[in-house]
Amino acid sequence: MPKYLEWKTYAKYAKQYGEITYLNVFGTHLVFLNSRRMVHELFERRSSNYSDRTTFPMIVDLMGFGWALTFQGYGEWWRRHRRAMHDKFHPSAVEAYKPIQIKHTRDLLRRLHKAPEDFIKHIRHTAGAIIMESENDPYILTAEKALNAAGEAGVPGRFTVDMLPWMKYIPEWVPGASFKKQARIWRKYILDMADLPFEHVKAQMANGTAQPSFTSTHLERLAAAKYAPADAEQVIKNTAAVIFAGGSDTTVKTLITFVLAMVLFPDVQKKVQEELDGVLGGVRLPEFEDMAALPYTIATYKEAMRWHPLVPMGVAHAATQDDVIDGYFIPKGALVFGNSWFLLREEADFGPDTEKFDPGRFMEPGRRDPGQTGAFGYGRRVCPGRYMAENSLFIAVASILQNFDITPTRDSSGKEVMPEYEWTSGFFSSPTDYQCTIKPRSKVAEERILSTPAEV
Ligand code: HEM
Repeated sequence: MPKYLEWKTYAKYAKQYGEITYLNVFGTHLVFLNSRRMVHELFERRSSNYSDRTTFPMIVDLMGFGWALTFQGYGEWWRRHRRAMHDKFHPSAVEAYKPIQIKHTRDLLRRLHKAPEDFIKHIRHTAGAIIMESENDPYILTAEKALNAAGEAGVPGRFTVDMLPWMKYIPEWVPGASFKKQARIWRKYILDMADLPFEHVKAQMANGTAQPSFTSTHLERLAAAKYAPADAEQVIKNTAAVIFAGGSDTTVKTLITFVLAMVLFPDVQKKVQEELDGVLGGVRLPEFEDMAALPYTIATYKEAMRWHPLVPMGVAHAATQDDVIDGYFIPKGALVFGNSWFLLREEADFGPDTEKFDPGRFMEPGRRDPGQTGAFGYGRRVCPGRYMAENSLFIAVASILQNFDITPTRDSSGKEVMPEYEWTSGFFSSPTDYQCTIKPRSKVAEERILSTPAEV
């Protein structure tokens, strides 16, 4: 089983074997769906059978990530978490976040102007601030560590304990059980990620300084309820944490991919800037109301999601019962993956030359939306944060490119140095840290950035 850049191997299998591929790893059945037809049939039409998750001995039992609805089995406990999240993240609910997204994106412009070399840090800060509406960088760092750990541990086959669950009982000191020590270290980040922000909001509520937030509104509602299940507070804490987890690193990594694409594909950058200048007249900063007039800008963030999807192999769904599709038997408990990376490169859906970063492909009729082709996952488990995420991506791309040029760095002789990076392996994939130059496009852009209110 591939442990690095695994989606490349699975794409090769897809080309070799067709719409469905199967691997048996120590008795674990892994099924890869390599066509839109297959994905639709299993994840949408037969969704009641393909919405479960596997047990995750490493991530859940040893590392303690069971609080995240992402890893919960299909059932009432998952449904309660999903409902709590949906309540605040359905398409009309996310309208409420737009002023916050605008406010923190404008702050991002100022940060980029002040210390452009720290662009990754600034993007991370902004995404975290949008989610938390706060400056709580320690929590963002904890979340980052926890998610990196989950990303590493989530690769199918990375840890043998996922294939041989009895191994979780091996004591840490036994030679070959170093995964137990690793899990113990990671467990602390993962539990802190849920506990610390929740305790912080509760403390603020107790001393009357809490801002309205997911946690505070749900806790207030709970306090006022005549009846609530004993574990209702647990659901609020878990859901708040998963929102933080989902929101603090996913958008960040997609934006880091976008910035890289701008360095590598300068013609795209110019086209977005022309569109933005035409609509905004160089006078004001972008607003969400401009979206309808900025199709190429929208196409650019969508292309970032397609060109290198954040979750290249999706998150595996598990089959609840035995099933048969086109004569292929899928056993109960099989882990079923939508082969997103491969599907997002299908020329029938996205036009020619799908290795190239080309938002122009979405300007042609009949092109698929990456968000509905695997970039946000599938069926009943599809990403519940997707509406908010797309808004964050749009406003960041529009605001950054209206005001900055993103170019390669230069060496001492003035020659351009292309960024050095690799794609990270694991459940999440994004470029490793790289360098580029981010400079205001003009004096006017600089004044525009600096003249927006300094306080956010
Ligand atoms: C560009 C940003 C994002 C991308 C590319 C993304 C992608 C994904 C993918 C591929 C899945 C797996 C779906 C499946 O199992 O089929 C997922 C699940 C999930 N995402 Fe996102 N996501 C993003 C942003 C967010 C945000 C902002 C939040 C929270 C505010 C969030 C919260 C979640 C949660 C809670 C799940 C688990 C759903 C479940 O298991 O039922 N995501 N996301």
